[in-house]
Amino acid sequence: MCWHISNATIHLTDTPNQPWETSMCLLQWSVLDSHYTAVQFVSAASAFEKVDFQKLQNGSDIRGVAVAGVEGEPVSLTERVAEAIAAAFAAWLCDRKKSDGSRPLRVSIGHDSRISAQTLQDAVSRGLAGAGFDVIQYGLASTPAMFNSTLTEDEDVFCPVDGSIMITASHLPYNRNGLKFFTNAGGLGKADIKDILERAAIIYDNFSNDALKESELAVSAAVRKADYMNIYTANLVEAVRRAAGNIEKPLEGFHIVVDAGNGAGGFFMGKVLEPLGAVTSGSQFLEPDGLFPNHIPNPEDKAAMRALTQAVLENKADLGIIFDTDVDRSAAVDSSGREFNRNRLIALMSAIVLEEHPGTTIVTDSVTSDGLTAFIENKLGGKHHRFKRGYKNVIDEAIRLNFVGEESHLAIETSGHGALKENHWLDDGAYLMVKVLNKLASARVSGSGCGSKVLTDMVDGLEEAEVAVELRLKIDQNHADLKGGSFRDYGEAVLKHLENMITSDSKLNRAPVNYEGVRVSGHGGWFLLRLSLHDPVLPLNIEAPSLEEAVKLGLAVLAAVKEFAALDTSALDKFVQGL
Ligand SMILES: O=P(O)(O)OC[C@H]1O[C@H](O)[C@H](O)[C@@H](O)[C@@H]1O
Repeated sequence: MCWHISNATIHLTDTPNQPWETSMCLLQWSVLDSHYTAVQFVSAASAFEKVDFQKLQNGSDIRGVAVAGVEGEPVSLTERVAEAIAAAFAAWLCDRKKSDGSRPLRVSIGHDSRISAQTLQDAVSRGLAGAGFDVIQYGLASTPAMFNSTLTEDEDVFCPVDGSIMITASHLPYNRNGLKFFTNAGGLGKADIKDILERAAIIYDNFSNDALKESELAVSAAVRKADYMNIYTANLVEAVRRAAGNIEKPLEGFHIVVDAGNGAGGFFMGKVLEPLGAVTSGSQFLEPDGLFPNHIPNPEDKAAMRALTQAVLENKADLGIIFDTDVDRSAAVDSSGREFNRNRLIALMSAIVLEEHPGTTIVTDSVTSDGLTAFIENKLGGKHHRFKRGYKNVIDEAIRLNFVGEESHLAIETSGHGALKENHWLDDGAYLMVKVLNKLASARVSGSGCGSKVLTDMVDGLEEAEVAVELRLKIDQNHADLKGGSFRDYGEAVLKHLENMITSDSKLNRAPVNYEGVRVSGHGGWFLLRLSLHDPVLPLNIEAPSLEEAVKLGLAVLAAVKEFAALDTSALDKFVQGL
């Protein structure tokens, strides 16, 4: 918090010859000391509006509303809130990392194209600088690049940094923003975020105008700028060249279009594809624009995929590549307009990874299809471990499997998030596409194929359902039926009831192994009803060989959930009525 931070600053100024290590210890002591003081005086009136920090937690991220103007969505991620959270991250980091004595701890900051990015970057910088940290601003960057900056050894760009913050709300609407945190051990988990938000609440409650002024002064001395994206993209280029046998331009002759959806992913065209020799004409929406005027940058979004497909077909390109706003999700389209997203992207990545690591386990999220399991296990000879939704969940599960002796090299979600063991389990949409490019380039070098047909052939044999839908059933948190309880408890009660009902239907079978929600097979297909990771919503996925059979599955769910008055089943009602 700022006033403890100013304590630390005084220590530093008073003791000019003191090594940084000692100073950082003082800072740490000061943080702890002030923590207790703050707890004692927590009832002291804050100079700023009251904020419920825990509400900003979104799984392993922080998310909030950063731009005013949308009805019913008041701003929750203000500058002061962001500054307090950054100061809290500094305190959290101090508890885990000690400076080597030669310099203060340092944290890199990057952001996506959102219109609130600059303001939040300034606020986060103040929070870190006020805590005595060095702040390295990378400007427009991708989330995976930020994690990478904790691993890179290059003093020219002040790396490795001790921690990293990405300012992004991924694919959410323009008025939102958020923060993701990394150390060299990876992205922070839920418990760490909770801890940081608890610290931030105390810091915020004790902000004073004088202390805020001091952190403003500290910023100019602490901030440095670096072009880290150059280093990160050079590594991607190098990876493709290496895979193709050290050829300078392994993509020469390939026509590849990029759709960045006006997010941060435009770099992929100029800094990755072009140095590798690809023709990139027809690439679109590369200019960062935080209002996302063309489509939401999200490979799960149908309009976004349509826009990319159209660009590929119009330009007669070999391949199309799309990213989400902060480039941790991606998808592709082949020259015939066939999409590589969702199950098909996982099938393609599994085929690539299983060629390199025969028999390995592929960890996926819970909404993957039965056809994908059959493809991975029967055609590719791998093992499919269908786990929970959430990129952090699948990555952590893959890491756990390796730890207990089960080899796994790929953790991937239908959302387009994916991480490879060979890439430090970094959740990186750009690296997924590099693996795809490697395949294109090496197939041509070896004479085993040209163009994107080599990719299309790799997913040959993947059985795909005629009908695949996701319906999101909202829980009204203010409904009397919740009886004052949480939407999670209510959702769990719905799931329990569904589970009981299913056992009495001879045409339906519960999945023998399932880690999330209720997954049932029947009528030639399957459904999964589960709680959303973050929202008061029960997402329902149904896949079936025909609409008729999908409706039968939908009706089974409807029969079980209709008595839950707080659950809005209108999307399901419409679906079963064929509307
Ligand atoms: O549970 P849902 O509401 O479908 O959201 C699930 C999604 O939440 C976030 O966006 C995570 O970053 C994704 O990894 C996850 O797939």
